[in-house]
Amino acid sequence: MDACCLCTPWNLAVAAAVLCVLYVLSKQFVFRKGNPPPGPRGWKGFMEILQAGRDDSLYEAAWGWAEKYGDMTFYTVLGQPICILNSADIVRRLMGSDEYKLLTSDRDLNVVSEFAWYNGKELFFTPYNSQTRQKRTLFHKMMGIYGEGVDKFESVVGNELDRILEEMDTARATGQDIPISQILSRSLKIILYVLVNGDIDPEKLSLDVVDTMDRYDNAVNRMLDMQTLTALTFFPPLRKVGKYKKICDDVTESKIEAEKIMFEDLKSTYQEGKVRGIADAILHFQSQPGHEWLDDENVKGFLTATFFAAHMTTRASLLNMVLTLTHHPEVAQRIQEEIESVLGDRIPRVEDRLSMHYTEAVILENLRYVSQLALSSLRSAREDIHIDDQVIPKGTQFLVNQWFFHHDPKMWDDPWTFKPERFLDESGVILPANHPVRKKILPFGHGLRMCPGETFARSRIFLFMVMILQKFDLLPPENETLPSCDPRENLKGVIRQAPPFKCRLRNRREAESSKE
Ligand code: HEM
Repeated sequence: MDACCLCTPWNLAVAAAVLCVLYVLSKQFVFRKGNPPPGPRGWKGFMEILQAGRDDSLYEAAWGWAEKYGDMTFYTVLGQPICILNSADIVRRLMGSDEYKLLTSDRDLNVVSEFAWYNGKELFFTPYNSQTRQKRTLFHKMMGIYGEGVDKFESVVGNELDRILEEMDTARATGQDIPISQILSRSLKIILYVLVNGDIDPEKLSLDVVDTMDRYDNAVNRMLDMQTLTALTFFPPLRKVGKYKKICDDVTESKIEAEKIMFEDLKSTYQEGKVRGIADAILHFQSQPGHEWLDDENVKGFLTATFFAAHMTTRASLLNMVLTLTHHPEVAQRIQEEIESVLGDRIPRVEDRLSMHYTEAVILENLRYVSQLALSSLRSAREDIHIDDQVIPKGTQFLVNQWFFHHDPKMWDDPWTFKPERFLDESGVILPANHPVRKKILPFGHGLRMCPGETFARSRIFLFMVMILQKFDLLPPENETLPSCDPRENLKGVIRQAPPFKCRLRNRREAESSKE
């Protein structure tokens, strides 16, 4: 037979497909030198990994692997090594100890950074180099100047909190179930927007702005989902097909709108020497010596990624907290007793956290219980890492399995029960940060890339929660069922969220005076 007869387009396509499959399989089953940590291997392991990639069930599979393999689960996806860290101790050792921390503090550029954040110009998917260190310093400076503790910012936030309390009271007076998750989520975005923009009257903030940021954050959250991330990274042609194309288009389109609000409008009205909010503060640094690298894309990436990191995570904490307190009025009542004894009718301040131990314990327990960043961090190994008698190869992606170690029944009594008392000593005082129980949770990560927004997030959650409970009792809705507050029921995504819910509010002062 003529050899050319074999070269039909059909035969060539089949040959290409076979080569692709062989390539993929060789990548999957390639023999790794050294002794990597244990994990799913061989054909059975491959099927488990495939299954875990479907339906966003990686965190469930990771739970089973943690029970089977211990502190670390190592596997590969199409040649990409992944190491899941299943205990707080191993995270502390690999990300916090002098021996390893520099080897585990990079993040690789990925498709999300490419689409949403200007190819690594944000502060997330970047190597731990001098620019990243400068960005973290800038972040702390800006939060120090415009974040907690600054009267002007606090008074704008105070106005916004007053505004939503009024909005909630008006909604309460109608006698209807109120869409509390929607109200709080909007308000949180307004506060973050004020932080970026400066002195803006929240009343004047149009719904469009909030919706635009919501669309952008949701689109990025969908793209960050592990299964989507893997598909878009390893099979770039998928970016042009079906649901993956939609995900990519949503990010691209919503980014254009978001950057107008977060950057262009501000840059066009920026005046040197007049700083309205953190956007202006960072624009100011553009002209400072040593910041020549801080081009407009760096500023945009920095602002949009920070807004995303701040908004989706804090929203998850806040909404799950309100949902949990609606299910557990006995916990809400103890917070209210603390409010009565420490604050009375006075407006809460950030520093009141120091004397409200039970309330602080509720915030910590909520962070443990919800663990919205079930599998977080996405650091990569800078070099081969030798740990005990095992080798984690260079380029391995690390996932921190807080979902497991925050709920591991070997570490916690009744892990799926909400018990703030875990974080209190016998006299009701909050356990110190270096107490062994506190060291079992790492909701904000650990080491050189740990979350720089922890103080800001915890203080916002505190203020929201205290102001709401000072004024209202939270009651279940009457016309629909309150969703479960069990975090296993939360919506999936890289940052897991409570489903939308409604509740009823009872004005505490009115309820008291009607009793008298
Ligand atoms: C309850 C709320 C929050 C939680 C649970 C949370 C959690 C986390 C976690 C787990 C990481 C990865 C840390 C690591 O790899 O070790 C992270 C990174 C980050 N977070 Fe947060 N975060 C929250 C709120 C915030 C807020 C309010 C901001 C900003 C105001 C923020 C900004 C960031 C940034 C910029 C990073 C990347 C830091 C870097 O890579 O150097 N986060 N966060």
